[in-house]
Amino acid sequence: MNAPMTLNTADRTESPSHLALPTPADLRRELPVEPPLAERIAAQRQAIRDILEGRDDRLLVVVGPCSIHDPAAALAYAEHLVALNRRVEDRLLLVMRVYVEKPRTTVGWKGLAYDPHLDGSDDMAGGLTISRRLMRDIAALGLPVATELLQPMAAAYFDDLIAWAAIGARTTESQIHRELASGLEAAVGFKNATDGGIGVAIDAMRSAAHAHRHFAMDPHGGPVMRETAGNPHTHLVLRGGHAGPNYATDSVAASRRALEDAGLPARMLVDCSHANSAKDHRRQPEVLRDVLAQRLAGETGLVGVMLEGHLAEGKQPLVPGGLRYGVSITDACLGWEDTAALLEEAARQLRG
Ligand SMILES: O=C[C@H](O)[C@H](O)COP(=O)(O)O
Ligand SMILES: C=C(OP(=O)(O)O)C(=O)O
Repeated sequence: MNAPMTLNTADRTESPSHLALPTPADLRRELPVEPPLAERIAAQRQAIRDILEGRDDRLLVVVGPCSIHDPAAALAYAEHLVALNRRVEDRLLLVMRVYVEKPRTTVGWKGLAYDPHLDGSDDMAGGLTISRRLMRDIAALGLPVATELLQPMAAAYFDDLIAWAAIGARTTESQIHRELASGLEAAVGFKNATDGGIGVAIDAMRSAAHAHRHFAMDPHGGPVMRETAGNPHTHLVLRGGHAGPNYATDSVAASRRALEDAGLPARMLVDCSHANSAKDHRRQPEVLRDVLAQRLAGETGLVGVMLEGHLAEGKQPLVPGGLRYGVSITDACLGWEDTAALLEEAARQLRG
């Protein structure tokens, strides 16, 4: 790891409960995105938009760990994905989940950006730096990076690296997140609410498509009024809810109707994990196979899927010093071999 950067905190008030962080500009200076990488990310975003807008009939696949806790394991995962991509890229567009912030139902470890040392020390300056470096390394491998944007202030540290963003089930109803999405170049998936309601996600898509003026932070950490253009590249993410899954044909048809009634394009991505698999990673394949069957039967609104996978299957409790390599410390994930076999099977089916 590089030496921590020196922060210019001369004009900032610090106290034990207020520790200065680097500004987005500091971090972008330390870990710049050079023009060739910026062009590559722009092309990745365009490829995703082409799928969303029907110019490319490949399936968008957002796949990777539920959360990143070990950057070395995440890079190893990314390298596997790059190799797999060569075998499936004719039918699938692989995008890696690089989730460095985790929304918690109550409390728990909040992700690499918050607590990179996994010990409750909450070295957020280190967490932001490690997260940005990892996203840059993964993007440099040629893999589009996906993340959930949870803390709007944190987005400015990463948003130049992101090809696809999620607004999660717990924040889709938040105006602040809709404003954030309205200013992004990347396509954004809004998840249905944890209770299964899709109405909030549809409202979110309508709101994010609009121009907004909102309170924000400039790259130097100063408060600004930010004006956004509106993001027309949003879609619904079906992740199931408290009453059960919502990926089956009838739920998809109902979601399609609701989108069309709202005057929105029928674009849906199915999250094969979370409430669609009752958080049992072994059930993700049956969800994916159902989505593929619907696509092959003509449901063009199903533009993509999300899978939670890590190097090894399952999950483990966060016991500092006692972690198994490549195993999730948040939701249970498919292991690499199962994920690769599943995606090869999906590509084969889509080839017809
Ligand atoms: O995706 C991960 C989790 O489902 C989400 O962060 C909520 O986690 P929790 O219910 O364990 O707090
Ligand atoms: C937290 C996540 O999902 P959801 O918002 O659907 O719970 C996730 O995808 O990591």
